[in-house]
Amino acid sequence: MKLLPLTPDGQTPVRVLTIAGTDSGGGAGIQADSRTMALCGVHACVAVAAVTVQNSVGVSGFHEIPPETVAAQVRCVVDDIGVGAAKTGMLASTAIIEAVAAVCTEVGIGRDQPVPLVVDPVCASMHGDPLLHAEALDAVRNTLIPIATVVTPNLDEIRLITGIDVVDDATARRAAEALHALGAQWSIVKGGHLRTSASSTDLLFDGDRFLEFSSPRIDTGNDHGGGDTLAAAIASALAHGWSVPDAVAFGKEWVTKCLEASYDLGAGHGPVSPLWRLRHP
Ligand SMILES: Nc1ncnc2c1ncn2[C@@H]1O[C@H](COP(=O)(O)OP(=O)(O)O)[C@@H](O)[C@H]1O
Ligand SMILES: Cc1ncc(COP(=O)(O)OP(=O)(O)O)c(N)n1
Repeated sequence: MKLLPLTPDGQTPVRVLTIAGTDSGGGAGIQADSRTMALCGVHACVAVAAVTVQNSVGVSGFHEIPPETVAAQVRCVVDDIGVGAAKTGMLASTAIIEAVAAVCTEVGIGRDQPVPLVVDPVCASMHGDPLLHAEALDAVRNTLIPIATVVTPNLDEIRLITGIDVVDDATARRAAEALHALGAQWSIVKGGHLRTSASSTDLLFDGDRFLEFSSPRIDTGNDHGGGDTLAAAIASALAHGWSVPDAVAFGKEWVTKCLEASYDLGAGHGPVSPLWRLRHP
């Protein structure tokens, strides 16, 4: 696969900011984002929005960071370090979503702004444990998705956000259109949870063109953090100035390699792993 260019030793690499929740089990959230970004060769800056109590079998609770502290992390990183792209993950509440949207607009992050924003509208873990208060879905629809350069929901999140049950290509296209109508510049419908074919296809839509990104379906139960890994890889490529279709093609190939390298951890779902990159020549 075509990898992102590495910055020579001693020079400052491209920076990407993740605004998300932590995962104490290290499989998803900010841990997956930072690991992905580091192995993509970019410097990860982090704004913590929530701390989850999480392992391979589920999420037993979370603690929200005050919205003004989340916004202050974003502002101080952008003011001093500067970022080429940003990504949101678990934001937990309406108040945090509103604070993040406001500070992103203030500092020039988001669609039609200098710094592109990948929005992974995290609602729940793969175990079904909530990572977003139900009342915050309106803020996801009306405040967060409208500032997305790219939005990357999984099928469960699409059902919650749009009411559309994606079961085939026609419903996937309808969902991509609905997400675009909410204000995202590009929408992705991820096919990871559509287990009806031998391939896993993600659909990308910009209001005009549908583009498909397919990979063979990897037979693994260790897919924790897959959505974060895809979105973080896309953000890393966008920070290098790649177009959205090229960044999504990169992210799709990247997450496929990470699924192939996934490993057992704990009694539940192990993580997808970017550690294959360390063995790549
Ligand atoms: N078994 C699989 N084989 C190949 N690709 C997969 C598989 N499961 C998920 N993917 C890919 O991983 C990425 C994350 O998808 P998904 O699992 O739907 O997200 P999430 O982790 O948010 O639930 C997508 O690019 C999807 O196509
Ligand atoms: C803190 C935190 N953020 C996000 C997730 C969900 O991760 P994601 O990669 O979207 O999907 P799954 O691994 O749950 O399929 C999380 N669990 N924790």
